[in-house]
Amino acid sequence: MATHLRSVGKKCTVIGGSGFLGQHMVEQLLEKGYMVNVFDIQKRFENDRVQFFLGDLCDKEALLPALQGVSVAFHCASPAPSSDNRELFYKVNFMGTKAVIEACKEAGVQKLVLTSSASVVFEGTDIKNGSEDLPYAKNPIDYYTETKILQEKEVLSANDPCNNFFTTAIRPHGIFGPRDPQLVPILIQAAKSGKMKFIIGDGKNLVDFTYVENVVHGHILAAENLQKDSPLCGKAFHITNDEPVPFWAFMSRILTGLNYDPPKYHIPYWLAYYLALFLSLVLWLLSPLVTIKPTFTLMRVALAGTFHYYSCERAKRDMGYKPVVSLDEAIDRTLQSYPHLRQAKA
Ligand SMILES: NC(=O)C1=CN([C@@H]2O[C@H](COP(=O)(O)OP(=O)(O)OC[C@H]3O[C@@H](n4cnc5c(N)ncnc54)[C@H](O)[C@@H]3O)[C@@H](O)[C@H]2O)C=CC1
Ligand SMILES: CC(C)CCC[C@@H](C)[C@H]1CC[C@H]2C3=C(CC[C@]12C)[C@@]1(C)CCC(=O)C[C@@H]1CC3
Repeated sequence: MATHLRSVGKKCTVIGGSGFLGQHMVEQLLEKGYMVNVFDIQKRFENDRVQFFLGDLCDKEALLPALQGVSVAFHCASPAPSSDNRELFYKVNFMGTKAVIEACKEAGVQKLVLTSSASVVFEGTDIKNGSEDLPYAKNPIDYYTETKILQEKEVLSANDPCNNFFTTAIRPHGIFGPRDPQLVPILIQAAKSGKMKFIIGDGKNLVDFTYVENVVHGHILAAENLQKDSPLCGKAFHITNDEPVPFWAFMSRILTGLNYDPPKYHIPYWLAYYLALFLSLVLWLLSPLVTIKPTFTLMRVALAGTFHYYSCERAKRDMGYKPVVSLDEAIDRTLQSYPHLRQAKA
């Protein structure tokens, strides 16, 4: 049966629905005939077909009204990785996710789909075609990753078929597309300030960048296939474009597509890593006096200088996933969506 026919009359809530991924989720869910509630601490768009609930997800009582009569909750809220605030990550990603689970159970929501991250297994060393069976990172590089691990464990272990409550986690990697506040804007900001001169490593490291519509497609398939005795229950799934690409070729394509010069000099990965480590120590020492956000964080350097691409065979097998937008098309659409970041030609 066509996906949109199966979903008619279904009501869902997108927690974090005002965010980059959340807004794309809302658009595709509406297109597929879902009734959509959004729960978020901020309202960032207007849509008459959406019911908004403003609140902090750490507050179970605030969540409950947004979950009444809902069969699926998508949890894609998180503080931005760049906020680097340990307490906030712990409070929202871990304690807040516990509140989401409790609220779902109390409101009678049957399915909870978490947006996790493939970075839960990443420790700064190469991962090639990694499967979901890789162990969680023992030494996560940053607090964001540390709390995404705690969050994913919490959601997967809450799967409880006896009480008609089913959970699953989607692990996307490097989401990009129109309205993304991170990847393209941070890259262009770095280029504008003359920081994009160097390729970290030999430039051959393959990485997954995943178009936002493919990530949404994976979430909706997960919700529709999550049911009693399905292989999705209590399990995590990589969702990628299934077209790993050299990190620096991808960055160069975005830069040149917006009329910026691509980086051309090379710096060894180990040197960039230790420079970023040294910088993070200096900034930590200075933190009581001044807050500075570095462009080259340890995590970004690790992501830029290593292989990290993942197999999405499990999602193909268990939920019939296949990317719906190719990487070429995705890059073109993304470049067209940022006219304000395009540099005028000299
Ligand atoms: N952007 C990426 O490359 C990747 C993102 N992810 C995950 O995807 C999810 C969505 O990420 P993005 O859309 O990129 O982030 P985003 O920052 O655009 O959206 C997050 C949303 O969560 C909301 N939020 C934050 N704290 C909240 C709270 N206490 N209560 C209610 N709402 C709150 C924010 O207001 C925002 O609207 C996150 O869980 C993130 O960890 C995973 C892998 C890669
Ligand atoms: C300054 C340059 C070295 C890099 C500029 C681009 C980066 C801002 C992005 C390249 C890979 C991205 C990425 C994420 C954020 C933005 C990048 C670092 C995540 C950390 C977002 C949250 C996740 O769950 C994993 C992502 C991996 C890839």
